[in-house]
Formats: sequence, structure tokens, C-alpha cells
Amino acid sequence: MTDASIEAITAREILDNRLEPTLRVTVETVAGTGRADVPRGRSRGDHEAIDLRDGDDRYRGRGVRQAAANVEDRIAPALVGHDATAQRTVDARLDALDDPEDPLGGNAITGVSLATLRAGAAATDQPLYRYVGGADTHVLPLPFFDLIEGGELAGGDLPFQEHQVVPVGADSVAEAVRMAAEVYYELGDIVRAEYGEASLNVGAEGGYNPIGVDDPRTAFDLELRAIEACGYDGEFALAADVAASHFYDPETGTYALLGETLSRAELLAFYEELVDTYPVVSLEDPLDQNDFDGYADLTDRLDVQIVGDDLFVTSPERLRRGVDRGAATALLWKVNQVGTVTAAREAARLATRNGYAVQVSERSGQTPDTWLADLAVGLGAGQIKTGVTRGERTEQYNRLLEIEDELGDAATFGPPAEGTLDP
Ligand SMILES: O=C(O)[C@@H](CO)OP(=O)(O)O
Ligand SMILES: [Mg+2]
Repeated sequence: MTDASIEAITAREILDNRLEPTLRVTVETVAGTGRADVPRGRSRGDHEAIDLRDGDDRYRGRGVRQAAANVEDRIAPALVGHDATAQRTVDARLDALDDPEDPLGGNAITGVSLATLRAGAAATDQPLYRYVGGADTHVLPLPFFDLIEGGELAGGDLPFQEHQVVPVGADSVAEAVRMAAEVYYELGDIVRAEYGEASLNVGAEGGYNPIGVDDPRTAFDLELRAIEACGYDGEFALAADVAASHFYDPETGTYALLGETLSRAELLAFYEELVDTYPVVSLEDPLDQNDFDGYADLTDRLDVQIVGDDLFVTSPERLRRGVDRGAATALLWKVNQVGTVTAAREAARLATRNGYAVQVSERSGQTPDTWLADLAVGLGAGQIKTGVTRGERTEQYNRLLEIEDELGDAATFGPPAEGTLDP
């Protein structure tokens, strides 16, 4: 028997990939220590948990340092002595401690919850993915590579946030990463030749930013040309994170796209054409984050995966609303959207029970901490999006490759439900 009792919890402000402050939490137990960095989105959903953060409009001046102080002054005294392997109890305690009048901060809660998970793994001497997934852990996720960026995450003119290539023909993470890397280099040559050197500047997640390209169809054409040039015709599908809330006008209920003002019906017709013309298998956030009815309609009409990110914000309650109406077919899974590991796992379970796929996701603000890769495997999600280049992204791939090696012949690759992403 090891002793996983929590002895101390500390927190400090650190920097993420954008040189912006975020939180690092350490949970010490008698038998082992866990540490976790909290990521942070830029194109966040309105219904996400709210961080305490410097410069945040809603909590200006209170900041990440306040979140760190909350961890040490308010959370630590309440959790010391608790068993770090009793994750649900710890998370319930965190929820109970939170005070809407004087919030602990979503970042404080997520940091403590994740560091506790890590401490539990360390105290029981297991890799994090196995601690989360148990003895049957074996599913490695199929990565979605965001090769061309737009929207809030890049400086260019593309309205969609991510134009992803999905190596559906790969049979391991190692092969998927190698194939995607070849397409990434080839695409780099194409955009440099046609849109100039500056097009090689990358967005928040390492995807290109072709200067002057303002139509998602052009981005898909470029990706398809690179895929073909590499001889991978048919081995890749395409996908997008539209992040449509960012070009939606709630006053008029319309979408500003490609120089036009589109009604919801017109936008749905645009997606139908897109899916008919391109090998698109997955669309994330195609409509405004509050339009459950529109999602239900789109889900009926399109035979591709529809992923809810800002729509669900990893919240079991919002996902329940989606399930009841038949809105979307997949949950984008981001722990810090909802707060605790327990709430996020509850959302993943609810998704799976109702035939929804789960796609584990990074945030645009990240550190090289790799709990994300471990959790993707531990959940058996079968899908991950974690950007392309930049160290905080490639570290996730490095960790997935390491886990794939560790699991050896026991590993399987890609979505557990057959047909989820068939091109
Ligand atoms: O919309 C998204 O899916 C993400 C990450 O790719 O953006 P952010 O982390 O900025 O919310
Ligand atoms: Mg998104």
C-alpha cells in the first residue's frame, strides 16, 4: 500500500507559448508528486469556466497570481490530508469550495484537479494514461492536423479557424505524424511559391497563413494538392474548425462570410456544397454557440461528424441538451472549459453512452506539459487535435509516440466506433 495522502499544494504563475501568464500547480503526496500546467484558449466559448487572469476583461487586475494565491490559501488547507487517488472526492470538494461571489478561478480549479490526477498516478506508480484508463487502455488517437489557420488564431483573411488534414489511411500515430509532416512540408513549398515567403508565418498552432487567401475552399484546394503531390490521394480526409460564433451577428441572426451576409439556411447550403465537393469528414462549431436547433438541422442534413466545441464547452449539462435534440455527433473535450477532471470525464462518458464521438483538444495557449496526450489515450477517445508545429504542440506528439511504443502490440489506432470518420 502506498500513501497517497495530500501533504501540500502549491501554485505559481508561469508563461505559456504566447508569453502570457498561466498557472502551474503542484500536489505533493507522501508517495509521489504531481504537477500540471493550465492551458488557456483565445477563441473561447461564452459558456466556459472563467479564469482569474491578468488583463482579462471580466477579472482585470485580479490575475493569475490571485488564482495561485487562491490555490495556496483557500484550496490547499481544505485538501491537505485527502487521498489524491480519490479524484471524485477531491473534485467535489473543489466545487463545494468555489464561491460565485468570490470565485477561485477556473484556472485554479483545473490546475488543482489535474495536478491531483498526476499525483495519484505518481503515488500509485503508473503512467498517467494507464492510471486514467486502467488495465484495458489501448486506443491511440487519430490526430487532426491544423495545416492552415485563420479566424482568431491567425493574422490572415480566412474566416474558418482551422483547416485540418486527417490521415485516415494511417494505422498508427507514428505513421500519421510522418504522413502529415510530409504534407506539411509540401504545402509549405506550394504556399511559398504561390503566396510568397510570408505565407510560411504560422498561427497559434503552427499552421500556415497563406497571404491573401480568404476562402476556405482555396485552403482545402491547397491541402488537397499537397496531399496528392505526396502520393497520399485517398489516405487523407479534410476537416475544419469553423468557429462560426466569431462571424455570427446575434442582432440580425446572420453570418458574415466571404463578403456576404448569410442566413442560417444559406450557411447550411454552403456546408452541403462544401461536403459534396471536398472529402470533408468533420466540421467543428459550424454554427453559433447557442443555436442548438440549427445544429440539429445540420446534423440531420450532413453525413459527416459535427463537433461541438463552443456549443458544449465540455459541460455535461450542455451536452445533455444537445443529445436531447440530436445536435452534433461529437464532443470536443477540453478540461479547462468545464473545470474539474471529474466533470470533463462525466461529459466524455455521456457522449460515449449516447453514440457521440469524443475529440480531445489542446487550447491555443499551451505549455509543453503533456497531460493532454496521456488523457487522450486514457479516455480511449480515438481522436485528438493538438496543432502542428511549435514545441508545445510537438511535445504532445512526442508523448503519444512514446505511449504507442510502450503499449506495443496492444495498441489500436483511431476512433473506436467504426465508420466515424470514413471519407
Ligand atoms: O477553438 C478551438 O478549438 C481552440 C483550439 O484549437 O481555440 P482556443 O483554445 O483559442 O479556444
Ligand atoms: Mg474550436
